[in-house]
Amino acid sequence: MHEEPILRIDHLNKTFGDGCAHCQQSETYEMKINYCPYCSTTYACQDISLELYSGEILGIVGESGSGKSTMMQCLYFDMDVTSGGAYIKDTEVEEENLFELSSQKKRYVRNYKYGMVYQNPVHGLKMNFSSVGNIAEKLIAAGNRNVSEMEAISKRLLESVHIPPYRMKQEPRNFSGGMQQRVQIAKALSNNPPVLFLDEVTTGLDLSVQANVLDLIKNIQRELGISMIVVSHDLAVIRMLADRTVVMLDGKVIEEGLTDQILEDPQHAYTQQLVYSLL
Ligand SMILES: Nc1ncnc2c1ncn2[C@@H]1O[C@H](COP(=O)(O)OP(=O)(O)OP(=O)(O)O)[C@@H](O)[C@H]1O
Repeated sequence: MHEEPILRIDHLNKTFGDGCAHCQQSETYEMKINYCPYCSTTYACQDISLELYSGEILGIVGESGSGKSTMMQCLYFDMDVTSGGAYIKDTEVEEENLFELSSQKKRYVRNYKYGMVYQNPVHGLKMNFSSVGNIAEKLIAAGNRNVSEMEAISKRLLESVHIPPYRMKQEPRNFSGGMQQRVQIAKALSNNPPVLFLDEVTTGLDLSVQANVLDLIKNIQRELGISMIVVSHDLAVIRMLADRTVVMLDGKVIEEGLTDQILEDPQHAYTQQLVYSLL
C-alpha cells in the first residue's frame, strides 16, 4: 500500500519559551526531558519527522505532556511551529512547506484537505448551532452557498455517524459526550478531506461509548479510505485502530513501526512499559 506519503512531516519543532544558555545546549540533562528548569521553556515537539501514507491509520501514543496534541495543533495550523516543514500530496500546494503558506492557502488546506476531531468537542463544535448548522458552517467555509444542498449533505453525514433525524436540528450542547464526538466526526468529514486528525477522541467517554466511537472510526476508514492520524495516551485505542504506530516521549519520537510489531517486540524501555501495562 505504501508509495509516496500523502503527508510528510519534516523536522518539526515547537518550543514554548525563548530558551536560555542552559537548555540551548542540547545534550544537557534538562534536554533529556522537555522542560528547562532555568528558564521554564518547554520543548514540546523536538525534531519530529513522520510520514502518513494513503489509506492508513497512523497512531501516535505517548503519556500526557509528550507533545502529541501540540504536534496535531501545529499540523492543523491552530498554532505556529518554531521550525520544520510539512508537505501534502496535492496539486495546489505540492512541494510547498505548509507551515509557510499564505493564510489563504492555509485556509484551503484546512477546509479541503484536513478534518480535525478534538478531544474536547467544545473546540470543534459551535455548541449553540444545530448539528446541521455545524456542518453547514464547514461547507460554507469551503465556498458552498446552496442551502438545500448543504442541508442534504449535513443530514447524510449525520446519518452516517448514527445521529437520529429528530436530533439533527438540536444543539450539540444538549448531547451526550459520545454523540458530540460523532457530530464532530461528521463535521470533520464534510468536504471529503483526504486526511483526518483525531486527538484523544475517546478520552473521557465510558467504555461502551468508546467502543462505539472506535468502531465508527474504523468503519469510516474502511469505507472512505481516508488517511488518519490518531493520537491517544491509551495503547489499547491505538492497538484497535492503527496500522502503524509512533511512540512519543518528552516531545520526541522514540520508536515507530507496524502496530503489531511494536506490540510484539517493543524496543524502547518506555514502549515496553506501555505494552506490558496492556497485559
Ligand atoms: N500554550 C502552551 N504554553 C506553554 N506550554 C505548553 C502549551 N501547550 C502545551 N504546552 C506544554 O507542552 C508539552 C506538551 O503538551 P501536549 O499537550 O502537546 O502533550 P500531550 O502529549 O498532548 O498531552 P495531553 O494529552 O495531556 O494534552 C507539555 O509540557 C505542556 O505543558
